[in-house]
Amino acid sequence: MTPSTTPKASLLLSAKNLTCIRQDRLLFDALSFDVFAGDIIQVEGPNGSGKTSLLRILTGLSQPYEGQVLFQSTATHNKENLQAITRYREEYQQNLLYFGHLSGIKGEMTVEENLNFNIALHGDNADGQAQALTNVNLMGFEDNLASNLSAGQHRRTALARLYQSNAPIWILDEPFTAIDKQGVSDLEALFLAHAQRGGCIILTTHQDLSALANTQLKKITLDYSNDIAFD
Ligand SMILES: Nc1ncnc2c1ncn2[C@@H]1O[C@H](COP(=O)(O)OP(=O)(O)OP(=O)(O)O)[C@@H](O)[C@H]1O
Repeated sequence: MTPSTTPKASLLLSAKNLTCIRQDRLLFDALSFDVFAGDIIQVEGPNGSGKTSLLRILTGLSQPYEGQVLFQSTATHNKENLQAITRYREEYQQNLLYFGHLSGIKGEMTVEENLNFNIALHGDNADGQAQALTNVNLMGFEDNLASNLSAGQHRRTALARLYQSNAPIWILDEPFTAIDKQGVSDLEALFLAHAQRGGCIILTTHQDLSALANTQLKKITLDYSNDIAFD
């Protein structure tokens, strides 16, 4: 009898010995971890502990004091081809969706124009803006100027990008801010679906991700004492 084997998930991203210093304060030191297809990783820690700094390093928007971030590149035909994100910047950006504190939504444009703009800029998903509008529950608001939306509706307009993207690596800074209970559970369902189709998510949130607890939810904890836990 042949022993059954579980196929090994592919490695999408690898952080190697990341050290981050801000204003003479060591936020984290020699932080290493791997992110596989199907992983959902929650970065947690108190305010100011370095969560956003870590996410920005993972996107390539800022540089670590030491260490590097590698991703699975298809630039050569090797099966395992981890490359520095700084080396194949353009290819990495095509694999990445970053949702930061700034929404990227233009107040002087309508909801529909913003969604179309997203598609033109990043987008790729055949379902297009009509489906994204339904997914974020903004039907009927498509002609509203974004500047006239409530904080939650504004955030939902920004979050439509998640439904419009085919990028495998999602890095999301506080995606649940201003989102109501139904919206939170819709997002959790979206995260699960993304992980199940082989993507990965690295996010910060102070939200208890109870709906994701039985999945491949992992946690990276940063704290002021510079003791860094990864489990
Ligand atoms: N570009 C920068 N220049 C100087 N200091 C910075 C910079 N970015 C962040 N910091 C400092 O680094 C520390 C960590 O900031 P960061 O935003 O990463 O924390 P955080 O854990 O995401 O916080 P929060 O939970 O409040 O969002 C803070 O003390 C902040 O002032």
